[in-house]
Amino acid sequence: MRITAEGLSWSASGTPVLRGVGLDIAPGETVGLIGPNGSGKSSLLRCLAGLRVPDAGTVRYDGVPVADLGARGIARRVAFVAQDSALDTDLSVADVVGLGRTPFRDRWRGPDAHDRAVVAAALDRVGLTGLAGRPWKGLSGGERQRAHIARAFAQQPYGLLLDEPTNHLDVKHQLELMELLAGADRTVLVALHDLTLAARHCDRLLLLHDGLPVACGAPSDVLTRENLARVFEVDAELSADALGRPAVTYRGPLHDTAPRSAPRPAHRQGTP
Ligand SMILES: Nc1ncnc2c1ncn2[C@@H]1O[C@H](COP(=O)(O)OP(=O)(O)OP(=O)(O)O)[C@@H](O)[C@H]1O
Repeated sequence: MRITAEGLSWSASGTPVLRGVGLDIAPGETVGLIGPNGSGKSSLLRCLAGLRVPDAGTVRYDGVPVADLGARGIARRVAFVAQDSALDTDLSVADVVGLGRTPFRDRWRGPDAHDRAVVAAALDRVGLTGLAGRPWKGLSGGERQRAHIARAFAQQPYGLLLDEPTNHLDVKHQLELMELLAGADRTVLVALHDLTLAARHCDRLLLLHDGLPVACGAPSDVLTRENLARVFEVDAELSADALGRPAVTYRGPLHDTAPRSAPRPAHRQGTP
């Protein structure tokens, strides 16, 4: 499924957060969404997932405006995994993952054999089969995160929108998750703070700065020393890993020497 956005703008309490974002994610592509804190990554993902109504612009799934799909129609196409999604429930892990089947069920019908098989497969994908019957409340942060990802897979979506899904995960589970996403044959946009992880597993990177995409392309084209200095305000060195993908080594933060009261440069509108 192709996910596109044109001229996407969204403001919070009158302050512009997204400023005319355009993007085009091809079917099956895995795109890493990167940018500093507050650059608008979560806001963009929520607009793309239909959870926020943009002030201007359009999001389309395979050319169909999201605004025409309704919540159920969106949930049948795209799954969203929030950053630090808080859920307090007495349900079991399998029941929480089973919530991903809701868009496919009549209101009064319980899960059938097919739903249970999909949930079991989703739990297996994230290595949580052994915890299926455990109470949700007893899970660690990383186990909850993996269960939320299983819930997204149980939706059997064509597209996955994930907001820092590697939070709380140990290194092995971070690598497993990124391999799962990259190999999932779904359209994926995933916000990540670990730039080396993003470069290693994503087909392209979209770099957001102050609500605008300032670079989009192959990881080696986006992760340049100049972009890291200008957007992330860090001094970094780029090297190539064994497969030629960029790996970032940080020398330290760049210190802001501009006067705090200096006006900020005007932003351009549009797609990079
Ligand atoms: N509902 C809201 N009300 C007010 N301000 C908001 C709201 N949502 C987002 N913002 C502001 O919009 C800006 C972008 O926030 P957003 O969460 O999209 O950034 P982000 O790139 O995901 O950041 P992080 O890397 O810290 O998660 C921030 O300055 C944030 O404070």
